[in-house]
Amino acid sequence: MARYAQVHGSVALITLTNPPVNALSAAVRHGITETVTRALRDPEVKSVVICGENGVFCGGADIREFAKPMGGPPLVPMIAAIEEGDKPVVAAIEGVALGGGLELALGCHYRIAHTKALVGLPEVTLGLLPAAGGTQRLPRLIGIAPALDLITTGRHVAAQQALKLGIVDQVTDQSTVDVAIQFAKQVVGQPLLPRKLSTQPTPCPPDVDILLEEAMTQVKRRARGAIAPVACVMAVRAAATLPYRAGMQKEQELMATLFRSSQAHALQYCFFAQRAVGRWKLSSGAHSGNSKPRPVSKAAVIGLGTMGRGITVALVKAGIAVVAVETSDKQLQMGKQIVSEMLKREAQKRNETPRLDLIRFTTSMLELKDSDLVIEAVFEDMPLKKQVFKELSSVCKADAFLCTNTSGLDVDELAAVTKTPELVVGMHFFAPAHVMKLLEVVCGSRSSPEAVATAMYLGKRLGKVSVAVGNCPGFVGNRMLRPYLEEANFLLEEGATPELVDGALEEFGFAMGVFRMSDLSGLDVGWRIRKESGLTGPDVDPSDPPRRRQGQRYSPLPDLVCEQGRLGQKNGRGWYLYDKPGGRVATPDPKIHQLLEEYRLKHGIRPRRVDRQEVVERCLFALINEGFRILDDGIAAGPEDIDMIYVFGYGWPRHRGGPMFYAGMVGLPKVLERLEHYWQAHPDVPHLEPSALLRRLVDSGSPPIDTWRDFLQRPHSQL
Ligand SMILES: CCCCCCCCCCCCC/C=C/C(=O)SCCNC(=O)CCNC(=O)[C@H](O)C(C)(C)COP(=O)(O)OP(=O)(O)OC[C@H]1O[C@@H](n2cnc3c(N)ncnc32)[C@H](O)[C@@H]1OP(=O)(O)O
Repeated sequence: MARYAQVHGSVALITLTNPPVNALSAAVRHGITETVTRALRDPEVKSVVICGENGVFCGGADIREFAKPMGGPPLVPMIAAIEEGDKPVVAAIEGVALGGGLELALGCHYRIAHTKALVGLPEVTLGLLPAAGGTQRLPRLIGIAPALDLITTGRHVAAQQALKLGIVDQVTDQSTVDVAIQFAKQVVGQPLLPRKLSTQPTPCPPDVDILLEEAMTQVKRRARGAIAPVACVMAVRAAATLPYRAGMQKEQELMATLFRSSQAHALQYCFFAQRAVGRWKLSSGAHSGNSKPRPVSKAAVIGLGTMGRGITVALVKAGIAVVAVETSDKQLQMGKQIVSEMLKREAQKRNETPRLDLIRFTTSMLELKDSDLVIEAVFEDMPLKKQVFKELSSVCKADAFLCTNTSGLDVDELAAVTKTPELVVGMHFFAPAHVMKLLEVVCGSRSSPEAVATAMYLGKRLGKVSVAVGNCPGFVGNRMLRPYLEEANFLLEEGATPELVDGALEEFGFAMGVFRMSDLSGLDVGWRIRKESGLTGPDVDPSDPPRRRQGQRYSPLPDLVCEQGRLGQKNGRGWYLYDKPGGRVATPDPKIHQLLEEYRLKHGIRPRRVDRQEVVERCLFALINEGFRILDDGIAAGPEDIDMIYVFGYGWPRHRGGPMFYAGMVGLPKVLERLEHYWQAHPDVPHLEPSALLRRLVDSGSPPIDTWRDFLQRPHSQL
């Protein structure tokens, strides 16, 4: 796990060998300890170079080991032995030096990086802190402020930036190992003490206390309840205020708390779940391992509304040529102008030239004849989409993939109007499409493995987390959203206010509560869907009581709000009042409180006190319950898929792992008991009836989440 060689006579070359990222498993730590001891003892060896096999220095501690009892040599003394040695040790950083990998490099006396290398301390994203001395050595090397930035965000830094910050001593575009070997030979005999970071004072500005306090306030505001970023600030404070040894003690204490926390488990689960969802599988037996994507060099986008514009920008950012189609010149010009501005802003951020040359704007569908893949992003209306798909089927080349960005309509119905239903697949982007990381790839019953593979791979090229889902109304994300929204409305009827509900959900960790989120999306979106489904408007069955529709409880509150012309943030009034149309500053609106009071009076509802716990349980357990149904229906392959959809598309706090992971954390018997309790109280709300899968899991002793797939009964599975 660590190879030893003596090169150029006097240099010991230690190579970490643990593919794919040379993670510091017990065996690798053992290998490093042994080879470093050998090098330090060998009188012929004057200096040492540590590198990683296959162009990767080291991806950090082996995250899989965190779930098991720890064995093998611990990292802290291993790194201390390197630093304390009397021979210069040079880290040759290719690929990445992340987490424990960078901490290992910080224990070396010099660091040489390849121009394409990335370094960083991403432990915070796993619910941890850099506990192999990273919180103590990095501030000593680069100062408090930049160290705080890197440690609390976990962001990766490119080699040139690392050089500017002083993290590495040299950057090269030659063979890093060769350069490091030459370097190691040159520094023999030079004083080593100044290079031993643990012996150095931490450079502190005079206002270090204020700096740390401000960092703590900022981190707490951004963390949304996550504890690791806060612990990171505390550890860096120790580097600023305590001697090295005491600082290390503090680092270990903080790590011990984080290491055992449910947040760390949740974040580490997310790390692996994010990677697992890329490995999709269909009920036909096709899967990511046996289905090849087809290359997409020319794409097309139909419709330059909000979604179409975002999708166009996302494609161009990935270097893909796009034909962007609108129906009229006026719409086209407007779309063109906005897309151009978006691209310029994006390019400015990355210090690049905007690739406007990659887009061809047109009103003619005939220009799609060369496109490899078309993404339809017109208004969410089935007859309109069918018309577009019919036309696409006649103008596009015979093997073009035809994708729809529908957020919930039937992909099979669209496929049925084309000549090539096997090439039709859903690509459900989330607004803003050039920013949001989630892509639901909707597999229709006739979608070919190649179509699914191509859409999944295209998502990856666009920097998205692509999740394959089955075809049903709302797919996974929006289908689960419905009970969540409905419970929030019912809570308003019963006595809550929008700010109480949102406050509870934001305290849980959502960036935005349900009503602020609805205001942001536009209240008319749901209103139109409810009208189309006959839940409100002229098509309502007149025999339905006012708060019942289609045999179940219904809250007409959101319809009333829309009828008052309150459409959300865009016109400055929704569930909240905004500073201006399109403004972001939301304040509770007495008119909404009045509307709620009058509504309750009219319907004879005696308001009661709703507490935050009830908000969280009713909204989230209803959503989770639907998640269990989705699993049993074969619309999502596993709980990880649902969790990643919610983390990347719906603002679910990552440190709570996603809804299904959270259910496991809370305890499935408790979720079941609370759902039963609420269902008894509200028997006219079917989504509160505990799902069959939840009952089966509880009956089976609530097994761990990674075994839930064994309990699925999927007679009609689509995945
Ligand atoms: C009881 C009290 C005890 C208290 C104290 C105990 C303390 C003990 C621990 C001390 C720890 C000290 C502190 C150090 C902590 C760490 O180092 S944590 C790890 C930090 N590193 C990271 O977060 C990096 C994670 N990896 C990545 O970001 C990326 O993988 C990459 C390196 C940038 C490569 O990306 P890419 O090329 O896109 O490949 P991937 O698909 O992401 O990965 C390929 C496969 O490798 C697996 N993998 C990657 N990194 C690790 C890792 N560090 N450990 C284990 N496995 C890793 C990844 O999962 C992929 O495999 P599959 O999932 O099978 O696809």
